[in-house]
Amino acid sequence: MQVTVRVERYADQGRCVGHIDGQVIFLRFALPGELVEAKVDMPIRSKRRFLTGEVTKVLEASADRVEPAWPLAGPLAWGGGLGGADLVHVSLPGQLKWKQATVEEQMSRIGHVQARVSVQRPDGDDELGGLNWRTRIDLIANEQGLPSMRRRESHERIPLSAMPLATRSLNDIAGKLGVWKGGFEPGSPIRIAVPQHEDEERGDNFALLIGNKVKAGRRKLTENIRLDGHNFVYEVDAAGFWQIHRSAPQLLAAEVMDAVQTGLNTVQSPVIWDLYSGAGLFTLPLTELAADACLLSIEGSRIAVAQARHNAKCAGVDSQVTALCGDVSKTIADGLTHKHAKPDAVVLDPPRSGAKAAVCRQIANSGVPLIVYVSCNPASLARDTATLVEAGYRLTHIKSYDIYPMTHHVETLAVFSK
Ligand SMILES: C[S@@+](CC[C@H](N)C(=O)[O-])C[C@H]1O[C@@H](n2cnc3c(N)ncnc32)[C@H](O)[C@@H]1O
Repeated sequence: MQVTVRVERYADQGRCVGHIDGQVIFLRFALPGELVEAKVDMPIRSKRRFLTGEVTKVLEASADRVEPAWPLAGPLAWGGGLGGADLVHVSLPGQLKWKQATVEEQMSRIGHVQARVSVQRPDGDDELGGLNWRTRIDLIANEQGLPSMRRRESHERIPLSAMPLATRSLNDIAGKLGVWKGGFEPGSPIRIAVPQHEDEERGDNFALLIGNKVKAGRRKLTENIRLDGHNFVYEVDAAGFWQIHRSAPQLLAAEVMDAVQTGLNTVQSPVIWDLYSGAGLFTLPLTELAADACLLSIEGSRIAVAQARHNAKCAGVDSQVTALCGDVSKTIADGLTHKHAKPDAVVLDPPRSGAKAAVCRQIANSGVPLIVYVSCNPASLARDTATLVEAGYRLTHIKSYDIYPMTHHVETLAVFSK
């Protein structure tokens, strides 16, 4: 069904909202204020309270609308339909506006806090037009064995000859390895991971994984960040978690350090929890806060914890770090040693689902005066904010980072104190 809609405002998941005949419709590839024609999706359930659909024609365009820089990721009606860039129709300033509005709205509606949120874009992204930022990509081999992405609402897998969101180094390496020429087993998952290295010989510091097997490069990758003239080096599993944007590890680590340093002020011998700590991105720099700073990290992935321990040892700070492997809530509930039980600061960087009420209450019950929450999902951050505020904390600082350009995703750092 084809409809004409006046678009009203930003909604979630990269969509905007409008009404047809009094019924709500969530639209992909729309912008507030526009008049658009849209194709309504076939309802999956007959009694849905709302409709969804996708723009097919723009009758009155927003000033924030641009031609998609990656047409394959644009609307289906214009030959697009690939995922991964649902804001490809929005100008770069318009993307910042979108993200600011959605973070502020979620914090107000779900978190019950009114906050003005600025969104920072990493250096270089404006010049690159919001492309070339991913250091990791995941594709799938199509029927012809070519690296591809699935087209929305179909089983069609569209072959790629480059990945516009991936860094130039990643695209170069993929080209040199002949990835775009294919030859893969149909249906195989293809992951390419290429650490951001500006001034070093790369050698084999990259990975091409087919399924879970290394086809080229190596499984243990070396990542590094520089903070205040100090170089922090990390061994990271090619299939494991690492911040995807080429600048995100350094940017987020610097912001976390700044927030903890400012919040701790003159605390001597600080005890710090780093929850959902991965391979120790924040753990290593946090040890620099004081020669006797005591770090407790908790992470669920066994491989990431082994790497966090290895990374702490190579940095010569293993005596300051206790890296526990396990579910955060269960590990805290099982009891912590006396020296870790009363933290001066808690840093947490949970997955998209957030920390949830139980973990927020465990953090609050520790009596910690300072919480630095890094989140990739404003909705779960807002929900956890409500729990922390109920437990007596105040939101003292919030800032977002556009480390997922061309998508509705946004990273946010929120500081709470009591
Ligand atoms: C967003 S990542 C952050 C990792 C790290 N802070 C970084 O920036 O590299 C979230 C991490 O939480 C871990 N994780 C997810 N659920 C968990 C849980 N319930 N308990 C412990 N760790 C968990 C994941 O394995 C992942 O490494």
